[in-house]
Amino acid sequence: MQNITILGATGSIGLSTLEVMRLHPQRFHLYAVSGYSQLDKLADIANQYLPEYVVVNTQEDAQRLSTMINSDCDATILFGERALCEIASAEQVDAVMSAIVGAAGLLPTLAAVKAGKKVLLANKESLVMCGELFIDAVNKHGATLIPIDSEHNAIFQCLPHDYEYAKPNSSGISHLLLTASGGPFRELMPAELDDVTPEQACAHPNWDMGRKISVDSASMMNKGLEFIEAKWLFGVDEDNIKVVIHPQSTIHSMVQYKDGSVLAQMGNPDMRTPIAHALAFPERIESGVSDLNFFEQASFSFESPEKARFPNLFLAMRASRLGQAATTALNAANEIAVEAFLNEHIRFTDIYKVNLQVVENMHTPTLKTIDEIIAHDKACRHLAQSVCASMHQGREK
Ligand SMILES: NC(=O)C1=CN([C@@H]2O[C@H](COP(=O)(O)OP(=O)(O)OC[C@H]3O[C@@H](n4cnc5c(N)ncnc54)[C@H](OP(=O)(O)O)[C@@H]3O)[C@@H](O)[C@H]2O)C=CC1
Ligand SMILES: CC(=O)[C@@H](O)[C@H](O)COP(=O)(O)O
Ligand SMILES: [Mn+2]
Repeated sequence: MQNITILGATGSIGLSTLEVMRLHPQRFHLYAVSGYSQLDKLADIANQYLPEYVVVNTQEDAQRLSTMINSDCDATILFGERALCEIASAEQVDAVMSAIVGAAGLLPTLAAVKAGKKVLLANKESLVMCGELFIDAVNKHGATLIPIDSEHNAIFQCLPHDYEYAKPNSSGISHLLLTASGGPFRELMPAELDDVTPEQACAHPNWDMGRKISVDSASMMNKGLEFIEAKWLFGVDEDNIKVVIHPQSTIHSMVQYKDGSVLAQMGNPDMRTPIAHALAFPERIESGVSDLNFFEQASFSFESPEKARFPNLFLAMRASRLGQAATTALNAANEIAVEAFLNEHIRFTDIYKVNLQVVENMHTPTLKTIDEIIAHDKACRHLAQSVCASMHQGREK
């Protein structure tokens, strides 16, 4: 029996994880969960799965939640970031699903890493914010890192079993091929993007996801973040990663070898597949996802991403080459800009303008510690907020 902590249990990845776990009650026990704003959902999870610990944001939330939990659930309710770190690192925990969205997931995920846990990483922002320190901590503390992001999980499945971190060439690898759907706006002209709404941006053609990552997919910043994520997860250079648009999202990513072979991982677009793979690794278990039907699959098509349509992707690739301060800045700016877009304070096309301005102004410092990363993240958010505020004021006039 594996004891599992789910950070971000009320979100899209968290709920899919619970669905997979429910299929295997003899294998997985829910030790602890966290939520943030959706207390009703969190109470339902606690009442159904009876975890030992539930973590919320504030003391008031903890009090409210305690009134919503049934008497047969005797979970201890905790609150705040320190409690998130505790449920991620507790001795009883075997594996941690890191599924909080954004920078808020960094410290709890690092706590799991430092406790040497099996870490199932959905929170890609952690690696964008502090890739080198994160991977150093994984190696130093003997943690096991398994990617949940569908592309990275696919690449993980296509790499040789004895793949040595940062040695793609000695494994005969030519490059990694990250597939991208192109999102809901793939066929729009750049000029048509000015007036798209948050609802349109969140309507992903293939995947059902949280709102922040959905907007990132629409702007292709998601692929930019994934480019940086791949660099750190697999220890490859930027030159060894290519992005290919594959609108059907059936091939989740590929590894191209020097001998001309290409290994791909395919399946219906449903996150329960990578989640089941990671939970049971190296075994294979039922995920609840239906078989891919090749006779109903209309086609597999591929396109090259255009810079004019998807400038965020190319900005992320540039930030990756600039180094840690640039990718921390990009992530911070993007989180602020996406939130401002979702609140209808800025336009969809402004997201790139905010990101560019923050990266250009904030890419120089050398960041050697987590405290320095967090201070830089904060300064970049401050700048992004003031850029968004002046854009908002400009729109109001
Ligand atoms: N959804 C997907 O298919 C995929 C997601 N990912 C990555 O996984 C992560 C989660 O994505 P997704 O599940 O879609 O996102 P959701 O928005 O659906 O869920 C986010 C989770 O984080 C919690 N949360 C939000 N803000 C905070 C905060 N400040 N502190 C603590 N907890 C917080 C939410 O709680 P509450 O809901 O209670 O407010 C919720 O449980 C992201 O990093 C995303 O990039 C990667 C690949 C695929
Ligand atoms: C399911 C998943 O992993 C998402 O990150 C997905 O990749 C989004 O799709 P695109 O970013 O390719 O549109
Ligand atoms: Mn992905």
